[in-house]
Amino acid sequence: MSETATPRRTLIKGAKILGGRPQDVLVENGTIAEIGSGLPAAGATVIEADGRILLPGLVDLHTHLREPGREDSETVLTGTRAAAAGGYTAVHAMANTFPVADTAGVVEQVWRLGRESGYCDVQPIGAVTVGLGGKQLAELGAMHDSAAGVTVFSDDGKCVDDAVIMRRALEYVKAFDGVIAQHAQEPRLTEGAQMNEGTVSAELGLTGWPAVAEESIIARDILLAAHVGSRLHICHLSTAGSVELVRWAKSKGWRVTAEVTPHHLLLTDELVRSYDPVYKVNPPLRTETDVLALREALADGTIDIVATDHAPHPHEDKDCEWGAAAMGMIGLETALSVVQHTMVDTGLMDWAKVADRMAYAPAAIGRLAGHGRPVAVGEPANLTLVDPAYRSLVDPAGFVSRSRNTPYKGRELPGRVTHTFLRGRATVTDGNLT
Ligand SMILES: NC(=O)N[C@@H](CC(=O)O)C(=O)O
Repeated sequence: MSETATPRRTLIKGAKILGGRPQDVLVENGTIAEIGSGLPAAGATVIEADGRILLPGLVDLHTHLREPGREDSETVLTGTRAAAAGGYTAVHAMANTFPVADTAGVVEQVWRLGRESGYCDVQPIGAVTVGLGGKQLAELGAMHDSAAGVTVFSDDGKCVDDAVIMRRALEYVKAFDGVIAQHAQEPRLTEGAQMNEGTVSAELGLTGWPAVAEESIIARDILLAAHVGSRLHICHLSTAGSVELVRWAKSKGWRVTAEVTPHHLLLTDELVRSYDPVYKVNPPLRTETDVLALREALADGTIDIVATDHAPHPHEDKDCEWGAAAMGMIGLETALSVVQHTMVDTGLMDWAKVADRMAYAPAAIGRLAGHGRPVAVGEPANLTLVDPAYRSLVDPAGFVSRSRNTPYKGRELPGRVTHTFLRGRATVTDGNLT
């Protein structure tokens, strides 16, 4: 991205900022220079928005980029391209790589690869414990002080199940306003678990994953965070009971935030009847009651953000029998469409709330500078232009992620990201990566 002597100008004409009335937005040298009507197009690349929705560039707090170690499923480059295609300008990269991102060296490597990709900013997440082993705290301070400036720590994929380790981690990051993002899964209650514990698991004879395995850890960690006065973020909430616990923590004024994935806003465990491992995910797909509670909680702010938990896997790890398949589904390229479908088209949220749950709030939780900023003069031009009227059947062949494990194949979803701008530079134009 070289700066040139002549100013780089883009004029986005007639865009509905956060769904408001159509306006022109002039972007100059990476910054929003002017907002108004009838702005002059001289010397600018003009984009006719035709009433499409202009949002702040989306920010994901939970992406698995797989590099280093599992470049067969995703790399920082392919993952950031998928992110840009989905309207994201920044992603937080989870630590469950090989080697694990538990040292300053590894997080700096991921951070550097992100800078080189040019499609999307990458903010590494550091592991809480060495090797995600749950026994010994990783070098949290060194990762924070490194060039990567890590503020979010998570053993995601594994739960920090030892209460003393969790307490120490919360205490440690408090010194630099960090946050522990917990993957809430009580290990003993989920040994061999294959899907949500309930009617469907009983009928199918698959080992169940009870809601209480998630909720018991959340309850414990809320109390620990309150005791320590530190910041706790709860990854991928999946049950109605988890929502109640977070609501209670917030009513107490405790520093607890939570995320929900697009797939937990739409899909239920009924899909497991197909035995298609594309629906195998951690935490598992739950029931209709849970889905409706999660939607309501996202709308009323009990759940702060949507996070993709984009979990790419190569086909040999997914196209096999249910029991042997890896858990996880990709999500970066479909997240906004699923949110439009489940939250906007249902009348539960407007586009301003989408901007909050998918850009402002995730950037705030991650303390990420330059992202999740209002669409306003003087702000960095990290922007996403969406056509909400577009309808299409999801076709994984068109995806830019290296993996294809989407649960939405063949499903009709609304909306399409037509343009993404990273500091004023188009990473996506007319729906195609640039
Ligand atoms: N969400 C998933 O189903 N999978 C995640 C890790 C995890 O949370 O198990 C992955 O890294 O594949």
